[in-house]
Amino acid sequence: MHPTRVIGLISGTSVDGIDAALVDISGTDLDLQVELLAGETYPYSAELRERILAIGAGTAISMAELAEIDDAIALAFAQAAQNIQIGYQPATLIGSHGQTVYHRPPRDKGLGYSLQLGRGALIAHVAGMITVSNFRVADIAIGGHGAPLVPRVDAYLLSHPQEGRCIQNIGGIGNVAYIPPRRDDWLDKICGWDTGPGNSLLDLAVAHLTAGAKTYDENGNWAASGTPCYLLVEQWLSQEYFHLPPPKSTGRELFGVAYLHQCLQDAQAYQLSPADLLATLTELTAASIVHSYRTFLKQMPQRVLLCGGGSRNLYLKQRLEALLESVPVVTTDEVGLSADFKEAIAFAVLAYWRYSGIPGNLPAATGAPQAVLLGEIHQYLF
Ligand SMILES: Nc1ncnc2c1ncn2[C@@H]1O[C@H](COP(=O)(O)OP(=O)(O)OP(=O)(O)O)[C@@H](O)[C@H]1O
Ligand SMILES: CC(=O)N[C@H]1[C@@H]2OC[C@@H](O2)[C@@H](O)[C@@H]1O[C@H](C)C(=O)O
Repeated sequence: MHPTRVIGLISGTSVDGIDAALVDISGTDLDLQVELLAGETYPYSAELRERILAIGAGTAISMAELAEIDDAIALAFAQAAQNIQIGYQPATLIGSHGQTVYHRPPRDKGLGYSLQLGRGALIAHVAGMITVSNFRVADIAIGGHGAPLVPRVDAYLLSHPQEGRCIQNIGGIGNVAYIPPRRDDWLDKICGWDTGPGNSLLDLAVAHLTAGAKTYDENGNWAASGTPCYLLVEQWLSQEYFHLPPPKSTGRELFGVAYLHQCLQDAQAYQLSPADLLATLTELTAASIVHSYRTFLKQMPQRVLLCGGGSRNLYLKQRLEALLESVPVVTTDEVGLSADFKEAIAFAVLAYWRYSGIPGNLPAATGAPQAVLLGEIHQYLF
């Protein structure tokens, strides 16, 4: 059978631009194979990024403005889909995650709420291609968090016959999938959750310290020149989120601007230099990840595979290695799956599963009572 050519699109919680992946997919689960033909990040215009960050941070807008920004994002996604195919035989399907602007996990018996903008109908219409979007709503509708959704894809692409692995994404927010060695009832033992802040607080702190001149700490060089304040890290780790048992999800609603302001206030007592502050925030990301493994996993992984932009932060990687003691930490690139485009690839796979009638969520990661078909299919008619 010929592989299916699919485009995966996502803009994550860092709101740094649209990650697009053009992939050939064959097989379905244990035989699932994905070949990345092209991967590219298309930055948002500065104006669109500002508007997205503002509404994510709670700025009020009218319904007309909501419709306008929804369509502006969809047009940028459709453009990314068109650009990624240049020089290749065209794809037949798009899987578009869209742009998360609000995420509220389920509470008590109430359903969660997660809003991704960039409507699939407009992407299908402009790109002239069947588009699957709104992946989180079906899981949320049955009581799940609707996140993280990538763990089932991780399971089929990154499992190992003998090795238990943690696949750790460090985007704006961090999330993990634990994949046991591929034997016996391994599928039933996979789990996953959002670990907490990835780069979100670091990026906000860098922008604050440089009055907006820089948006992130390249390779972690600035943080590496400072010293973490372990007392503060310990204080911050006592926060409720880090102690909630999985399944759990979070977003910039919690680990965003207000959270950073609280961190800055707490840091005043220790008179930290900018470099010490960044080292301390980097330590929070690393320590919260490792603390969650030690607290919620029955056994530590034998290897950690990093992906997402935070996998490029060498100081953060070093701190993870130190805190994990003897567990090796590598990037997914080193086992043949692009660390930069894994999330975009995952949404191509999720669209392909939806189109083939295969469920996409992993109940142990989202908390949903069962696996369901994810995503709404938008046809294009003219
Ligand atoms: N060379 C680098 N050094 C340090 N940090 C980096 C580097 N490259 C990227 N990053 C960090 O990675 C972030 C982007 O990561 P990524 O694109 O994975 O996030 P995202 O997909 O938006 O988030 P999420 O996975 O939460 O949805 C940047 O904002 C920056 O903080
Ligand atoms: C609501 C939302 O967009 N959540 C993102 C976010 O970014 C990382 C983490 O929090 C993860 O749960 C999720 O994204 C990935 C793609 C996921 O669903 O697996």
